[in-house]
Amino acid sequence: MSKGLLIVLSGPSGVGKGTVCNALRGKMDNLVYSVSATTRVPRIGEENGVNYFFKSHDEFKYMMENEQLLEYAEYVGNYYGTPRDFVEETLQSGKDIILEIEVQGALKVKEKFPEGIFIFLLPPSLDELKDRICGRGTETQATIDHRLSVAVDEIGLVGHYDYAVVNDQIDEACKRIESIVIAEHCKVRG
Ligand SMILES: Nc1ncnc2c1ncn2[C@@H]1O[C@H](COP(=O)(O)OP(=O)(O)OP(=O)(O)O)[C@@H](O)[C@H]1O
Ligand SMILES: Nc1nc2c(ncn2[C@@H]2O[C@H](COP(=O)(O)O)[C@@H](O)[C@H]2O)c(=O)[nH]1
Repeated sequence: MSKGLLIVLSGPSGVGKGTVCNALRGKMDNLVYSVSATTRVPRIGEENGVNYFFKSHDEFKYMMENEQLLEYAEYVGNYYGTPRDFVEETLQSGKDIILEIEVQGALKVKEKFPEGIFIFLLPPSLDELKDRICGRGTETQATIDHRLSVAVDEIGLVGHYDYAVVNDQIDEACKRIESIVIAEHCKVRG
């Protein structure tokens, strides 16, 4: 059996990564979602083990020091990381896995898995990005300002990715990502 594809979806906060991932889950049978660990406090409605594995700083440090994370990054005051074993087991099982992670982490994954598929989700405009992150209603004004201030630098790293997809309409963005994955499965690899 051939290994699955490792797909990384990045983009600035509020661009719609989570929304697009949720929509893809209903459309792509062979796609598994990687649940990250984080020190961030849960938002209302978020469930441990579903949205994230919510960890204390000590628990997260233990995972870091014991090489349980494929990558990790500090982003706007919290730590986020990808549990390694789940990714490797999923790929071995022949299923594709999608990591919804920010850019520092994505670049670390690229060093370890250059064969991965790196997709950057772009907003139609910076004003629309601001409207989306504010409209979600989950962050304080200070956190929104901090996340928007790093968004411009994050977007500047789009050249490190294999594909850029504009999230103008959720269905259209999903179709483009599905098409990328289908094409990557058809690719003749050396
Ligand atoms: N194509 C779209 N058009 C309009 N609104 C959208 C679109 N995609 C996502 N949204 C909305 O934008 C907001 C942010 O989306 P989402 O939480 O998925 O972003 P994110 O990139 O996962 O953010 P973060 O990195 O902060 O977790 C949500 O309220 C969502 O409903
Ligand atoms: N490097 C990593 N980044 C991650 C991971 N899981 C999520 N993220 C990214 O963090 C920001 C903030 O997320 P939020 O849930 O607090 O809005 C966002 O860009 C996520 O994609 C991870 O395991 N590693």
